Amino acid sequence: MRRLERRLGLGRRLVVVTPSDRNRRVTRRFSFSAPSPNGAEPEADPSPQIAPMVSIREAFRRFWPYTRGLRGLFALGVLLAVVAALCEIGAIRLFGYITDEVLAGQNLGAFWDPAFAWLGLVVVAGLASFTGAYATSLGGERFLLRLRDTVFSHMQTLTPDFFDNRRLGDLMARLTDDIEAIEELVGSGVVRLLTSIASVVFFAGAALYIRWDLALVTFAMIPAFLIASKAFASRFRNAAARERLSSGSMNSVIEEGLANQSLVQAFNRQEAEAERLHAEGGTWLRANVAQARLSALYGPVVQVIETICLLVVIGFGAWEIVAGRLTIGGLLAFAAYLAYLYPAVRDLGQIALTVSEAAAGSDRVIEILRARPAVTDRAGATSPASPGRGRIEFADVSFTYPNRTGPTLRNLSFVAEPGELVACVGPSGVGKSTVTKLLLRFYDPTEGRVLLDGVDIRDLTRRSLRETVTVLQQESLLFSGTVRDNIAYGRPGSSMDEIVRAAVMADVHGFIDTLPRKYDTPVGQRGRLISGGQRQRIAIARAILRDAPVLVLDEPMTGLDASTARRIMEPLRRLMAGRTTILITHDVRLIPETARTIVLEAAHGQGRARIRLSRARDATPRLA
Ligand SMILES: Nc1ncnc2c1ncn2[C@@H]1O[C@H](COP(=O)(O)OP(=O)(O)OP(=O)(O)O)[C@@H](O)[C@H]1O
Repeated sequence: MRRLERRLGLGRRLVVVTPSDRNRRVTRRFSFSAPSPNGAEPEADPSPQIAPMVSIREAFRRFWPYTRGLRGLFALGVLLAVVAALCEIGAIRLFGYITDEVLAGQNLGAFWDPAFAWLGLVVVAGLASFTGAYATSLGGERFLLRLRDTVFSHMQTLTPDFFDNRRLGDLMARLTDDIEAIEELVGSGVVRLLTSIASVVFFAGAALYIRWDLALVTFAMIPAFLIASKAFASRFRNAAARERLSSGSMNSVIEEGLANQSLVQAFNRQEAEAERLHAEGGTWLRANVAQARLSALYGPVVQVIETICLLVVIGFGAWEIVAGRLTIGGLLAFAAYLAYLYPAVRDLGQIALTVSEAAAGSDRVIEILRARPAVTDRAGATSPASPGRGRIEFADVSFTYPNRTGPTLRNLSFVAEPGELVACVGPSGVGKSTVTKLLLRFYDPTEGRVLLDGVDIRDLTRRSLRETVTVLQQESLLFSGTVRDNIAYGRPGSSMDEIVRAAVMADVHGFIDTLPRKYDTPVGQRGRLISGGQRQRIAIARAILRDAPVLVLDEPMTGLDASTARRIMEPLRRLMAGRTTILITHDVRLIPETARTIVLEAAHGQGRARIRLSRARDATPRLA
């Protein structure tokens, strides 16, 4: 809304510069999602919905505790804003004095003292204003940092189903713009509210002091401001909620389009992507224009009320001057107080609109904070002191995804003994990767149990469970740091020797040696600056360094040509040695002879996508 205010010239006269005056910063990060081939919304994407509304009081109660430790800064902001307002009052008083005594009285000798005093007051007001704005900004920024950290940390605890059902761009909008909007509610918003109230009280008091009867006439108009802002506030909240939603959708399209540029260009979908953005941009435009219309209307309505007040004051004041009951200096000083009083009153009304916008943002952040992970640690869940031997057992496991009607896995039973290699094969979509998700406890089985070293994994903490299992995914995911950072991700705090040893075992050290900055060479976003095979070998080095007793290889050769795949086999064998390994693949040629194979079968019986899983059975081992 500030953006709109600036565009529409609806400036406000606050003594304190709030952090909301800065440009909103939106961080764009990479995506793991791909645009749908037909340019429409990807099928898996749920249609975005406006977050459930919470009352402003509840939003405030929820976020106010985050200001702990920062309230001193906000209080200082208010205090100094009040000091600045008092200096303004003193300066206006001196202005009235100079008008009557120096200008009307034609007495130059009376000029210097009030002139220096005026200058002094302006300097003090400037210092107070600067320090107050700085304190408020500092408090606001720290609040933002704290809240963003909290929301992001909470998101890290949520299970993949939360992210599967949301769009990355929208989540990023919540972590950036929406959190800033909340800051305007409980941080700088409170400072602004208190400052405006103090300004109203002081300037109204000063006006009363000069002419109480004239002041009362002007105060009679104040409720008109408040009624106008109340009438606008609820409409503004709805418009703001729509704007937040469409801003999230637009972010998603930009983020997906840019993150998948090579796919977009390879499929000649540039125009389709541009149209998709245009369509989302159009929705955003309409939501923004609705907000702008309300803001634009609010300005003139308030202007009319203000003008009526001023005309009443000038008319009444002129009459009083003619009658000799008021001096020109007195009238000018009175009008000057009004020039400060009305913007402060207007600002109180404007705060109602800002709060409405902030409330729309807080709805969306509260929705995230209320989300609970699909699986949590049981009370009394244990963390074994040392990693076990890695015996995995699926005991009569059935599983249905929360948003699906039919089961994906049915009565799956198999055992992987410590150090054993078990290959899990089956057609696409049969549920092979789902086995991994259950093993990592991203989901709990609908029926049956998954056991690690004889213990139901629900009795282990998720942290200890996941420390026991390393997953090497279809597409090796790297972060945008250096080669060293990406390998050390497997075990933070590893020494350089350990990193190099892992790289040697993963057969990637030779390649790293050819890089311009060796282990300190950046790999680019998602490792795009290096090849698929190199990425995969770095991921293997990462897994070697992690040294967990259980290893899951989920289609480790996908997307690699035959020679690259062959090159990876040896490091993979080294990685698998001595670890319980579940090798998920649909390519039976990759399965080593020593492996025991379980075959997942899909049965398309009655109904759509009814998948039946056969009991694990040994299949003929094939050569790698
Ligand atoms: N998060 C999810 N929510 C709902 N259904 C899902 C989810 N993830 C996977 N599925 C469905 O569960 C089924 C099994 O998926 P899974 O990814 O385990 O198959 P897969 O055998 O590994 O397939 P592929 O070999 O193609 O990778 C599929 O029908 C898939 O559409």
